[in-house]
Amino acid sequence: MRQYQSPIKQAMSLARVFCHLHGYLQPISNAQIPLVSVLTRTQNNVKHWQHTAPQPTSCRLQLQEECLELSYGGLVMHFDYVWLRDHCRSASCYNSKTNQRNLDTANVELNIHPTNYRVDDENLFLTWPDGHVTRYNLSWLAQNSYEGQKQSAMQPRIVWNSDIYTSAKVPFANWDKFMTCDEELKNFLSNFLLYGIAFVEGVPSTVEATETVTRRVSLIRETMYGKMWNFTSDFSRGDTAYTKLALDRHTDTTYFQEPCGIQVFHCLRHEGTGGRTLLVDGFYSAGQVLKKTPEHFELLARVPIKHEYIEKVSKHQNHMIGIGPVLNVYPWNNEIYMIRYNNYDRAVINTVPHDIVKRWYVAHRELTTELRKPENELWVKLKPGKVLFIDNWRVMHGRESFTGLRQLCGCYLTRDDVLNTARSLGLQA
Ligand SMILES: C[N+](C)(C)CCCC[C@H](N)C(=O)O
Ligand SMILES: O=C(O)CCC(=O)C(=O)O
Ligand SMILES: [Fe+2]
Repeated sequence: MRQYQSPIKQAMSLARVFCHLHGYLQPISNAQIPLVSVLTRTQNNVKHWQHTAPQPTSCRLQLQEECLELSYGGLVMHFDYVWLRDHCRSASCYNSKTNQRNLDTANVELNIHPTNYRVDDENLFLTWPDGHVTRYNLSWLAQNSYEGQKQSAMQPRIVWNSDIYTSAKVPFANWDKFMTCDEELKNFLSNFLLYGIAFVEGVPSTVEATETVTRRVSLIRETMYGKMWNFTSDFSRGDTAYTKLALDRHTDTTYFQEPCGIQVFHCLRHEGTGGRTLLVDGFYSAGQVLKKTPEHFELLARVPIKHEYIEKVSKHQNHMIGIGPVLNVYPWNNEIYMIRYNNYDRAVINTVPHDIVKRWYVAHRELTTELRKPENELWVKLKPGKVLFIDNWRVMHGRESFTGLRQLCGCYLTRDDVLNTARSLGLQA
């Protein structure tokens, strides 16, 4: 199992961008911050203090003119004073029952500085010009520092090619247990978050049971395809999904401003040949691009691309436009969180100058080459009873052409609610 290795280091030296596709540094955890006992004044300016930390403990606290500097565990963290005032957790500033801010941030003087300070084993106390005192737990500060976040992944993942996924032997959830046992749901979601795909087996082969199994995970996201959809190759809609043709790897609903987070597939019936489902981990391929050609990764992460869905069949008149880069990356840690890749639905590129267009095509070609490597392809035959959940922000799907009657049902899920369920079960999501 390949997990959180760091080819990233090399990439970092080559590029301004890097991400945590493979690299994963431990965040500052709940580590006990060693005692910060004495702060001594170091300069004439009363707003400067220097902690004389006993060696070898690496904790040092310094109130500088511009910000508070906290050094701990080899990491130097900086906290702005307005930020510190804004994040006061005292009862008058913060409602800890609802986790909502009471303080009106607009009333905070933007040049505010503390007038006094005090520390004990675990806390820093700052006194503000109006006499208000804020207590900060030092571990809380460390956990919430920009510098700490910068080094940690929002979503720990195992990126995969076919071999990695197959040898991980990820278990399938079982319908009966899944519906009644939270531990089964938790394991399922944990696998889903790690790999971007997960299966439930033994589900009755009906639309109703498919709906029941998805409702256990989250709310269904209704779209112009309906809530639950159930389709054959009858070309009832203006889209090639409703044919017998092969479909290359892609993510769905790229033409939404927020593409659907999760796609659920359940093949209720197939009397014929072909029709296997193709799955490819887009983050694995994007990681390869980052490693090989960081400037291509950066282009794909910066150039905005339009996708469009225009449907004009009698009952269905739809026109959707979604705009965003192919790779969506968190700016503070360059971790990729969404890939928007659908060459069928990509619209006219008209918001990018020609020289950048040229470079973008080169970058897009490299990503496509990675995505199309046979070793990155996982082929599965969907069968009645086996429900597949796909992270549509990460894992591409496609299908082989087929013959005969093939009936596929499923739905999209609202991503926020899937992650909400995962968090409520204690998972990091
Ligand atoms: C899943 N369902 C059959 C309902 C819709 C298919 C949508 C297909 C579209 N080209 C896209 O990629 O978004
Ligand atoms: O027919 C299939 O297996 C999948 C078609 C597809 O890409 C879709 O419905 O989103
Ligand atoms: Fe699709």
